[in-house]
Amino acid sequence: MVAGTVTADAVRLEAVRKVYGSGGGAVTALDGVTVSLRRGAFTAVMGPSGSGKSTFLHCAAGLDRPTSGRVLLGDTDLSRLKENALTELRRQRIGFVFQAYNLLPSLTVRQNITLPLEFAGAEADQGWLREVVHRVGVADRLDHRPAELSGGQQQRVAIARALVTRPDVLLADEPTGALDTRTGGNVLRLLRDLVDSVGQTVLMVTHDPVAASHAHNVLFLADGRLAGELVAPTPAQVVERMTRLGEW
Ligand SMILES: Nc1ncnc2c1ncn2[C@@H]1O[C@H](COP(=O)(O)OP(=O)(O)OP(=O)(O)O)[C@@H](O)[C@H]1O
Repeated sequence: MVAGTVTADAVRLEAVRKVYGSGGGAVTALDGVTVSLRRGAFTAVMGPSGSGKSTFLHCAAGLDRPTSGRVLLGDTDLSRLKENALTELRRQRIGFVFQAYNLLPSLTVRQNITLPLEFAGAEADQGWLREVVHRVGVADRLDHRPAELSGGQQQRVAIARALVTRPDVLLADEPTGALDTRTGGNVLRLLRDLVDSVGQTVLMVTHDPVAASHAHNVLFLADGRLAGELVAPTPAQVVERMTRLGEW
């Protein structure tokens, strides 16, 4: 590659294998996965229970090191980074959203959102902060505590917190798992809107075909291997693929 060019891929996994344990008890969670996530794409990962979805997300996030193969975040090869550098990279370049919102109850919404900047010792970009709180729809709740918000609003705060550092990729693990259908739908439309309007790259693990249908494409995992992909998925198509994979 020419020096100074930026790859079109936000994240790339190359022949990633992840084996937990050793000897007779070894479990191959990922078995040679090669996949690229384009910048500005919204990708969902689905697959039967135990197919390797969480392991995929953890490897992409640098939370778990592959047994072999490599993971690239933009041009950065995560396998070459020592633990401290990896922690720093996660703080600055990756945003996380989980099923449990993980907000700190004693802090206000504003303080929760800017926490990653505190950790990074960085100043808030006030213009971006305003845009983020406006987009996620919590601008009028900034001085509230999380307990004073609904579940959907708390997840919106968690999304704002994940976006505040302008991460290269936002990784979401069942982000609507704790929400009712309507509220979950709002959160998913918000994620899609962030992708379409500000070009945020999003990778989301989900069990829910409707959730997956908000993504540009769905990757299917089975037994630690890539088992297909759907572009512009409908819930019915996702259900059909999952049925073929033996999940339902
Ligand atoms: N820390 C670990 N130690 C040992 N085995 C593990 C570990 N983490 C995951 N595994 C195994 O690796 C395989 C893939 O697990 P993973 O959690 O990635 O699957 P998943 O698709 O996310 O499953 P689910 O949908 O049930 O959450 C499973 O067989 C699991 O038991």
